[in-house]
Amino acid sequence: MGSVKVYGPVMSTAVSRVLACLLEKEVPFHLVPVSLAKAHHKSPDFLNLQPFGQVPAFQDGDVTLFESRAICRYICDKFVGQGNQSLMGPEGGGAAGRAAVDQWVEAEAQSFNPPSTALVFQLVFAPKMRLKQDPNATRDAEGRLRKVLDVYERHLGGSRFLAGEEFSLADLCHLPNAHYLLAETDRGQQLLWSRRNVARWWEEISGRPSWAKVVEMRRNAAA
Ligand SMILES: N[C@@H](CCC(=O)N[C@@H](CS)C(=O)NCC(=O)O)C(=O)O
Repeated sequence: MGSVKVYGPVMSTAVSRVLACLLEKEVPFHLVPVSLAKAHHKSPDFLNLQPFGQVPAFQDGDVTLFESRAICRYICDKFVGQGNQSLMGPEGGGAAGRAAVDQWVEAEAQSFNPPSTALVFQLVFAPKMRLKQDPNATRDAEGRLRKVLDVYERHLGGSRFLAGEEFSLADLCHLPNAHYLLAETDRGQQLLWSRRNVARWWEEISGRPSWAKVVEMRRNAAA
């Protein structure tokens, strides 16, 4: 059986979410380069894999998938017996354990991701792409993210991780955007470090070897 394939650049937040999950699950993978600069993600061949023309796309034998969080859930289900076995909830946690993880994966996708993506775009990618930054969009995204992080701060005051006492897919899904905010922006640092419980949570989840490996892959790709 060949290793699974992930299509897209490691610098993409959605691609690195999938890579972190594969590393947690100890699933060997092959990263297939897709140049966004050359619009390879809009080519007919790529659209057969990802009909919206975005990265990542994913293949495991006959199975082709898109949407990073759905891909992560598939990886957890397919490779259930290996690597980290509590990504989809603690052992014996049943439907409630899985729902707690799903609830915070959804919170990431619906509440954390939109403002943090907008902020990362304005503060990190716009300057790299020599695009004009939009102060109104930055202010709006920051305001929305602040409100979301206030909810996280309260929740994490009574819970080690988002879905309970174990690191799960819910925490993992936050790593890519939070990493960009912290590693590359002063504003992101202020937003995260000023909240004691969020800061404690971030220190713990970003220290995982799986994420360190993704960061190393990004460094090598940028070199
Ligand atoms: N919801 C999608 C989002 C994918 C996405 O936004 N990918 C970005 C890179 S992080 C992309 O392909 N951007 C190029 C484009 O939209 O043309 C997922 O999680 O997989």
